[in-house]
Amino acid sequence: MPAVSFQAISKTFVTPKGPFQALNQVSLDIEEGEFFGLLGPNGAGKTTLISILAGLARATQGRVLVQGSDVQSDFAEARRKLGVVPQELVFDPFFNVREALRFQSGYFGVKNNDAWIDELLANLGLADKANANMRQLSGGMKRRVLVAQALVHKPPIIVLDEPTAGVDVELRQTLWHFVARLNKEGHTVLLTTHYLEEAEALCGRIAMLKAGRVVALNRTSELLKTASGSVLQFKTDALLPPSLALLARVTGRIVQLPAHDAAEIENHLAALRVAGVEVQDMEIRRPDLEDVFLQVMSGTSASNIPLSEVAL
Ligand SMILES: Nc1ncnc2c1ncn2[C@@H]1O[C@H](COP(=O)(O)OP(=O)(O)OP(=O)(O)O)[C@@H](O)[C@H]1O
Repeated sequence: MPAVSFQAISKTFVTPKGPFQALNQVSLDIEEGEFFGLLGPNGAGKTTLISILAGLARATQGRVLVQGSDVQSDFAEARRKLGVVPQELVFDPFFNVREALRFQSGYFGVKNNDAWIDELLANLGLADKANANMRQLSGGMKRRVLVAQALVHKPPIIVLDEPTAGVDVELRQTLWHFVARLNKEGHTVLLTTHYLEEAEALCGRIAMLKAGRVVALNRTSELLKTASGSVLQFKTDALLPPSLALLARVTGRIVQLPAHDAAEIENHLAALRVAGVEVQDMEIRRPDLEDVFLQVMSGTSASNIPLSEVAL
């Protein structure tokens, strides 16, 4: 039985401008013990899908099963199996950290949970904040508490909706270390993130959503194989000639140019030379998940066809 089964999920919002379809026939199964990534650009429908999974929104069509429990008709049972770390910081300002965790634990009917609460605090770098009031915590510390709250009832399935958006490197490392350990111990993890290098490093399998549809679904290693060609990467302070600027991914001084083959790399280099662009730290590398993502989103990836569920 899959840990999570999304079965033909569609969601239409009623807006002042008329109906808007945020999800269109999304079907995918996440198996027990997987570390699964849900990727997509802003507005693709990731949070909507997770809200439906968590019982916070209703699907217009289709159903979601959590270890066989329907999130609508068997809400309490399905919810107990999930630990959801929401994107937004929501918390009760009157509790201290330990009280907030005890309260959440009680909500799920788990009593005498202090040993696990202490372990959570220690693993999330919150041990010295146990008695701090929630109001006194920085944004990053509050996010750590949200993670601890989601895990306090030891759910078999952990759902992380952009948990590292805007958080510092230390928390990211602490969080990934801990979540990876929980995954090794058997917890299923569903992660949405815009940090594709995190998804590439952590997720065994990935689904990509675009405008409410699943447009790629495969093992991460298979997705990486679908990216064609190589990437010419270098640093420069100069402006690129227009022919290259159209193709390039530019992050600060770093320029990345996709190339199908060696001849195209030669063409890129010639265009740079003719334009008098001085480059540093040049390398030719294999495409990474970000390249695959961009190819999938632009409809030029081989991973789009055929779209098939890959067995574990
Ligand atoms: N309550 C709502 N009413 C109307 N439209 C909504 C509502 N909630 C979400 N949407 C729309 O549904 C689409 C999907 O939104 P969603 O938040 O699921 O995207 P996302 O993939 O999580 O994006 P992001 O990466 O920005 O978090 C968006 O176009 C959004 O504007």
